Amino acid sequence: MTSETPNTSPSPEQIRRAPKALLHDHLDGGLRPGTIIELARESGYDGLPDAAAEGADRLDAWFRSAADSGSLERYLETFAHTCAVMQTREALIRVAAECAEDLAADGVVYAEVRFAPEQHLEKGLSLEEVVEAVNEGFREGERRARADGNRIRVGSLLTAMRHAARALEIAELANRYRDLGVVGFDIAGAEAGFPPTRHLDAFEFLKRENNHFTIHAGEGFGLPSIWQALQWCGADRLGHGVRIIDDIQVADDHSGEVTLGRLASYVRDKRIPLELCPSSNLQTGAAASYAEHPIGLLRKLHFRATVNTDNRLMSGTSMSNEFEHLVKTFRYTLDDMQWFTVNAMKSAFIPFDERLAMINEVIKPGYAELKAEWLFQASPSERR
Ligand SMILES: O=c1[nH]cnc2c1ncn2[C@@H]1O[C@H](CO)[C@@H](O)[C@H]1O
Ligand SMILES: [Zn+2]
Repeated sequence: MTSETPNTSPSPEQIRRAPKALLHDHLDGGLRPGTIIELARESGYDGLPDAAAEGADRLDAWFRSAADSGSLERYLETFAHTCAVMQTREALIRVAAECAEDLAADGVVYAEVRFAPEQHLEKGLSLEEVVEAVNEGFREGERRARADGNRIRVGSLLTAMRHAARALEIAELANRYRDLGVVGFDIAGAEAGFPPTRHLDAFEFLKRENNHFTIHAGEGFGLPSIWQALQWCGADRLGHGVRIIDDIQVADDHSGEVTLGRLASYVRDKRIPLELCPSSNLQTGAAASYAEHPIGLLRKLHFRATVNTDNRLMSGTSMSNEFEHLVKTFRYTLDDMQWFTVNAMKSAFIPFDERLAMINEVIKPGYAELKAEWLFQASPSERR
C-alpha cells in the first residue's frame, strides 16, 4: 500500500466550494437575464432584442451568441442593453447586490468588480451618485450572502472608456472614493486604435497619489499595447495580457525549449499579474480553444497568472465554470487552483495585511479542507 495522498482533479462540486478570488469582472457584464427584463419593463427601455420577449433563458442565450462574434468590437456592442437598464440608483443597487450574491454563491470570497461610471449618467445621476449606489449594492449583497452562509468581500474598480476623454475625471473620482469601497482604476473598451497612452494624465495622477490601476491590454491588440500599458502608463496589472504569448517562443523540435523576449521576461520577472479570462478570449478571438489558451503555458512558466470571468452574462460563465474548463483541459488539481487563487489574492488592490490574512485565514484553510476530503470518504475503494 502506498501512503501518498491523491492529487487528482477536483469534482465540479469541490470546485464550486473552493474559495476563489476574482480580479476581473464587469458589473455591466454580469446581470441576471431576468433582472434585465424586469428593469427594462420598469424603466420603459424598449430596445432589448426580440429574444427578451421569449423569457430570461432565451435572452441569456442571445447574449452569449451575440458576444460570440470573434471580434472585441462586436462583443462590446451587447453592453448597450445592460447599460441601458442601469441608469437609476435603484437599478444600480439591485444589480450590484445581485452580483455580490451570485459571486458568493459560487464560492468567490474576494472580488474586484469594475464598471464605467460615465456610462450610467443618461437619466441624470452624477458620477458620485453612480459610485455610491453601486457600493451600497455591494454592501447589501455582502449582507445577503452572509445571511445565506456565504462570505464575500467586494471592492469596486472604476473604469474609464478608452475611446472617450474622461479618464482623468474618473481617476480623480477613484481617488476620492478610495477607502470608501473603491480599490482602483481601469480603462476598457475597444483596444485597436485607442492606445492607453491617450490617458497618460490619468495614470500619472494616480501614480502621484500612490493609487492602483490595471489596464485592459493585450486582448484585442498585441505586444505594443502591453508594452505601453506597462512602460508608459505604469499599470500594476494587465487586464487580460494574454497576447504576451506573442513574445514567447517554444521550439517546435523535441526539446520544446522556451525563449522569452524582453517584454515577456519583464512581465514574469516583475511578477506583473495577468488577469486572464479564458472563455471571454474564445469569444473575442484572442484564443482558439481552451486547450490552446496560453494560460496552460503561462502557468507552467510561473507567470503570475490569475483566472477570471470578465463578463459572466456574455460568456455564460462563472468562476467555477472557468476552473471546470481548466481542470478538464489541463488536468489541474486543487493545488493548481490554490496557486491561481493565491496569485489573485497577492495581486489584489486592498492593503497587504488584508491580502495576507485572506490567503492565510481563508484561502489556504479552505483548500486544506478540500484536500483532506478523500480521507473521509465512505469506502476504502472510493478513497483513491
Ligand atoms: O473584455 C473586455 N475588453 C475591453 N472592454 C471590455 C471588456 N469587457 C467589457 N468591456 C467594457 O467595459 C465597460 C465597463 O464595464 C463595458 O461597458 C464594456 O464596454
Ligand atoms: Zn474586461
